[in-house]
Amino acid sequence: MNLDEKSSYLKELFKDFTFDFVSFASNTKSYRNKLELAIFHQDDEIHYAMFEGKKKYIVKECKIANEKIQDLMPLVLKALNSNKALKERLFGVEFLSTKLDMSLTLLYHKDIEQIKTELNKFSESLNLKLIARSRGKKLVFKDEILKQELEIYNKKYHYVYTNECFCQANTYINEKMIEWLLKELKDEKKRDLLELYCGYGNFTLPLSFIFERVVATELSKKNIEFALKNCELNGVKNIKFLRLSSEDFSKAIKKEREFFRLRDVNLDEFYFSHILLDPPRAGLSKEVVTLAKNYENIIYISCNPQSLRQNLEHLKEYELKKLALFDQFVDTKHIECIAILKRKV
Ligand SMILES: C[S@@+](CC[C@H](N)C(=O)[O-])C[C@H]1O[C@@H](n2cnc3c(N)ncnc32)[C@H](O)[C@@H]1O
Repeated sequence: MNLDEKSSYLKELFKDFTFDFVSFASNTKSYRNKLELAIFHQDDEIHYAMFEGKKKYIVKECKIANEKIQDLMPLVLKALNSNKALKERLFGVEFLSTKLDMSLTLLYHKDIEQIKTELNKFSESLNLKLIARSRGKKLVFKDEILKQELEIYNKKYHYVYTNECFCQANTYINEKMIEWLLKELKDEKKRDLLELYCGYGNFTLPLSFIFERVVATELSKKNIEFALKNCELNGVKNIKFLRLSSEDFSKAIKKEREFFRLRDVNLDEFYFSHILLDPPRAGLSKEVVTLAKNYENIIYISCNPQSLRQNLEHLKEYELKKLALFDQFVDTKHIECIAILKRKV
C-alpha cells in the first residue's frame, strides 16, 4: 500500500469519528535500520533469503535497507562463504544499524562454542560488532551495545541499546513521530506523564523535557536496563522507569497488589495529565483500557490500526482529536499511527 492508500484506509476505518488528519511520508528507499534474513544453503554456498509464506526465496539485495546495511551485506556473505565452519548450520542473520553504529547477529543450529575462534576472526576482519546465537548460548565479539543519536528540533538525544531491545525500524520516521508529538503537546496544559510500553525510552526522553515528571513502565528487563542508561546519558532526572507489565501497573495503581519494585515510589504523589501508550500489535488489554480512562489525555501510538479501532470502541468518553499516519514501512500493508484523544467535557 502506498501512502495515499494507507490514508484512505485509515479514514475509512475511523469514519465514525471526527478528527484532524495528517500523514508523514518516508524515503521510499534505504529507510530500514534493521533487517532480518534467512539463510538458503545450495550446494556448497549460502545465500540470503526471505520467506513468502512457507517458501524461501533467494535475496540478492535489499533496497529498503539503509546504505550501511546494503554495503555490508555482500561483504558479510563473501566472508561467510569463504569459511566452511562459519557457514555450516547458519540459518539466519540480523543487521541492526543506527546513525552511529552497526551490529550483526548470526543464528546457528549448532554449538557456537566450537567456532568461537572463527567468529572472533570474522568480527575482527570486518571490524564488526558481532553477536552469535545458538540454542541457549550467546557470544559477543567487540561489543553489542549500539549508540544512537536522534535529532529533534535541532536538539540531540543520545541513546544506547542492543538488538535485544525493541527499536523503531525507520529512524527518519521515528524522529518525525517524536517531533510531531512535541509540537502537538507544546501548548497543552501538562503536569506529569504516565507512559506504558516505554521500551528503552525512545519517546520518554524527549517528552521528559515538557512534562514535570514522568513514570514510564515496560515489561522487558533489557529495555529498562537501557532506559536507565539513556536517562543518565542525557542528564535527565525527572523520569522514574519501572519494570512492570502494563497489567501489573494497573493493579498497582488501584492498590490491588503490592509490588516490591514500587517500594520507593508513591504513585499517589503524581498528577498524571497525560498517558502515553505504545502497545504491541494486539493493542491494549481490557485492564489497560480501564487504566487509561483515569486520565484526561490519551496519546496512543499504534502499529495496528485495527486494534486501535477496537480499543476506541471502549473509550467512547473521549474524542479523537488528531490522527497522524507515519509511513514507517513504505509500500507494505503495515500502518503506524498516533491518535490523540481528549476526555469529552
Ligand atoms: C511497540 S514497542 C514500543 C517501545 C517504545 N515505545 C519505542 O518507541 O521504542 C512495545 C513495547 O512494549 C513492551 N511490552 C510488550 N508487552 C507488554 C506488557 N504487557 N506490558 C508492558 N510492556 C509490554 C515491549 O517489550 C516493547 O518494548
